[in-house]
Amino acid sequence: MPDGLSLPAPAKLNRLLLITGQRADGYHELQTLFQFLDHGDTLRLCPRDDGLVRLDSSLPGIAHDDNLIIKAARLLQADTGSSLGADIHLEKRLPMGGGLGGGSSDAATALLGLDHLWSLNLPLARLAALGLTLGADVPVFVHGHAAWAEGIGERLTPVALDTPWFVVVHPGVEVATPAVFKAPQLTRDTPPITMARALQGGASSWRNDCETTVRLLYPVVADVIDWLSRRAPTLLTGTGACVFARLDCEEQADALLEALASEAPEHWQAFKAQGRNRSPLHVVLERAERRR
Ligand SMILES: C[C@](O)(CO)[C@H](O)COP(=O)(O)OP(=O)(O)OC[C@H]1O[C@@H](n2ccc(N)nc2=O)[C@H](O)[C@@H]1O
Ligand SMILES: Nc1ncnc2c1ncn2[C@@H]1O[C@H](COP(=O)(O)OP(=O)(O)OP(=O)(O)O)[C@@H](O)[C@H]1O
Repeated sequence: MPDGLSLPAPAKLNRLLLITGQRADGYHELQTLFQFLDHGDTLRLCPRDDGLVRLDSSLPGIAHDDNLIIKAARLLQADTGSSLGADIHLEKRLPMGGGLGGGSSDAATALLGLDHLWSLNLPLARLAALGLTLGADVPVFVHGHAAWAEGIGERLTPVALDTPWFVVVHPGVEVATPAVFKAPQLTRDTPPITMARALQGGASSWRNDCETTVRLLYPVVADVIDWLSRRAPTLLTGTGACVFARLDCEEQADALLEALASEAPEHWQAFKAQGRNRSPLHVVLERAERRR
């Protein structure tokens, strides 16, 4: 058996999110710009030769077998017929229901990490297709490039975005993604834009179509948006609950964190991180491949 592996499961931000339609199966058609952060969860994966897959860390309200990490591992076993298993440890840093894609990122890290440890060498496109059955956000984490995404988030074109510092604030509530997408007031008819226009920046590129609905359903998220907007360009990520502010340098991010610590309500949690166009997961995995 090869040794175990510690791998990052980074957060993502939606640096733009337009809802352009709804499919017959209820899923919404989006246009979004995904970028990774150098901040996230960590998974420790140790292969087993008896086929058992076990996660020794539990998450509040999620049964062991419902954890996306376990689902990803079993999906990979079923798809490849692999008789190997794994002991998995999760260090959870990303808030659940935070719009940072933590669950999707954990699932992608499990898929890529086990593909490596079980020597399966599946193409990324295959792993992304498996991941898509677990969540709309899994494919971007599998491919590992910042991306312009269409469809339900699975049609990806790699892009290079600027990599500023961000301060991400979580208002202490969990947003239920399905509740936002089910809300009658959600607008679903934004005219699609071209990728070139999205990348040009400007007002039309600093927008999240979920914001009006999330403000109504979760007023505490609105408080965070309003507080941060007075200090820096600010946007909701995904369906929330996290909100991010864009800063020009790390010192400005530190100053904003200090202002948050002294002036903001105590239940708001904040961290700083830098944007990444290459997923930290892929950087670490490439190093592990080279050592083989
Ligand atoms: C809004 C985003 O965060 C943008 O990155 C994602 O598209 C959400 O992705 P996710 O959390 O992986 O979502 P999933 O677990 O696939 O879906 C949760 C629920 O949200 C709704 N949903 C999700 C994605 C989408 N494009 N349209 C939807 O209508 C569906 O009701 C679905 O049952
Ligand atoms: N390992 C996991 N980590 C987090 N959530 C998990 C995990 N496994 C299952 N879940 C479930 O998946 C849901 C979505 O988790 P996730 O952290 O991806 O939400 P999110 O940050 O709101 O994502 P998005 O940006 O896709 O809306 C959670 O609310 C939880 O019920």
